[in-house]
Amino acid sequence: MSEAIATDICVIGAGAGGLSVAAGAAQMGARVVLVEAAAMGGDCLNHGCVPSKALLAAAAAAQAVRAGGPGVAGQTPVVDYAAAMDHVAATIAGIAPHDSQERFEGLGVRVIRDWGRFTSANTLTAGGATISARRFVIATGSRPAIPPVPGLEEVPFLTNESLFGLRAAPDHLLVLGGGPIGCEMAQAHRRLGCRVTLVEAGRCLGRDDPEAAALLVAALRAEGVEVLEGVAVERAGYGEQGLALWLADGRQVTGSHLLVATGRRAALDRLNLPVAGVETGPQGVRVDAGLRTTNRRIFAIGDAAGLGQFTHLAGYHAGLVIRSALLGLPVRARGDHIPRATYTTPTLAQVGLTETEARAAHGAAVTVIHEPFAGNDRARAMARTEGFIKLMVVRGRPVGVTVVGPDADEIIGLWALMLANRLKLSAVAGTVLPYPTLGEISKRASGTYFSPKLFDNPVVKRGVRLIQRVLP
Ligand SMILES: Cc1cc2nc3c(=O)[nH]c(=O)nc-3n(C[C@H](O)[C@H](O)[C@H](O)COP(=O)(O)OP(=O)(O)OC[C@H]3O[C@@H](n4cnc5c(N)ncnc54)[C@H](O)[C@@H]3O)c2cc1C
Ligand SMILES: NC(=O)c1ccc[n+]([C@@H]2O[C@H](COP(=O)([O-])OP(=O)(O)OC[C@H]3O[C@@H](n4cnc5c(N)ncnc54)[C@H](O)[C@@H]3O)[C@@H](O)[C@H]2O)c1
Repeated sequence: MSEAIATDICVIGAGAGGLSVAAGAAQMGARVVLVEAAAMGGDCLNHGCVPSKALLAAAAAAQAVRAGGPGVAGQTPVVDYAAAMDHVAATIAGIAPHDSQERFEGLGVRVIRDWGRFTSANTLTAGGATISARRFVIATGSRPAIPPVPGLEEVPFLTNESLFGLRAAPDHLLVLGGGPIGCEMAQAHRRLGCRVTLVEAGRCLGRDDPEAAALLVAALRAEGVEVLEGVAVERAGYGEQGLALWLADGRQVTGSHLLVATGRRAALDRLNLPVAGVETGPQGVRVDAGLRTTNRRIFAIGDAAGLGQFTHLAGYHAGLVIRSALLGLPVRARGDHIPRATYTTPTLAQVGLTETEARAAHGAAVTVIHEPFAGNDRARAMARTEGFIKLMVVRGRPVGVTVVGPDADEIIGLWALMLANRLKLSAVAGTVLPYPTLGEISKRASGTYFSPKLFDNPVVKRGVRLIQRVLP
């Protein structure tokens, strides 16, 4: 006979979003059941952010040897791909205890290791138990979306779920898709000594500022990645020289391995959502502004909710659900202050609207400030002057910021704070930052916004002359 469990909150999926809900709710006194079929920690820890950033770090070390530095001659690095993958595995292992079943059981969470499946509007089965809960949270994440390219299913392609299990470096990695995964992994593998060809149907990082994305593509090409943009793949299979992609323009590219990184789809198929009255849309579970599904007792968060695919977004959603489900407070999920970064060199980071989006939304009210890293003394000292910051400002408030260049992922943090709190640009202009830092580029861009108002202003000039006459 199946065990019957009654609980306050049942969370399905122990990734970034689900773990945050479970930990928060349990520590605030709720009874929590957490259902996870695969590895604790979800995609970010096991097949996503953590391994990809660890591999990029190893690749950057190899590149530093190759490139030398200011006043230092470069050398050919000796790359041990298996050692780089050992670093990936060790990084995951170092973080894993934080997401482990043991830690969550220690917090008082009942953890069930199985696929969860709804059996009614308020019951779910998993691990032989029937769980009835006052609230459910769907936090089941996403899976690689495999495009319908003829022949693809017949060749042994990699995805983010298998890539980090390689032990030997691919001779020639073909990458299908130039989104964040494709660009990050193309650069990592090139720097680790592989030949890399990236094929993108549209434009690489197509959601990002085109000028910033073009800088990144130019950097990939300069490092030796062959980037083919705007070309569809008609067929995959084996050519005379191994794995092959036949392109719509008649070309054929061949390689030893193929990574498919063409987007991700919400993982909902095992949940039996219709029986729970939960509707889905093209991006994932349909949710309202409070992250409630069409069944008001069931929330959806993170990748499953289709509002964006970022660990920090899943964490933000988790915080909102805790406030709503535990404390009964009204919540409203915002998207305008969620930053994102692609951790290539140069790094590309964005918060709020891009220039194109800002002009479409605000028309002539938008002022765009463009400030290059070449004007930043620290960037000059580091010989890292590639890139820029772009501010989109409406009536004295930033509505979007693009940064491409060194430490863009860190620099965007200040702007995430500004947009989250809807602060005026004068807050940055009035802040003193240490000299010389890359972060000063933010202050300089704010100064550029205000300087015409201050320095090219006849009223200010007349006022200063008048004051100078009367001052003792
Ligand atoms: C290669 C790669 C690199 C990335 N890099 C970054 C980055 O640098 N920064 C960033 O912010 N984001 C990054 N992401 C995205 C990030 O990993 C996701 O946005 C994040 O993991 C989403 O968290 P989640 O909780 O919604 O889902 P997940 O972390 O995917 O967790 C969902 C969990 O639910 C489980 N599950 C699914 N269905 C069921 C079921 N029916 N029953 C039980 N369990 C179930 C799954 O096994 C999984 O463990 C990256 C993604 C990839 C693939
Ligand atoms: N640094 C980060 O924060 C980070 C890193 C990796 C992934 N992620 C998250 O994971 C999501 C998924 O990443 P992704 O890179 O797989 O997806 P993506 O949707 O961002 O990019 C996929 C790319 O593949 C292209 N494409 C689709 N079908 C194609 C085909 N048949 N042939 C050639 N190109 C094709 C698309 O035009 C697109 O540019 C990201 O959108 C992001 O939210 C984040």
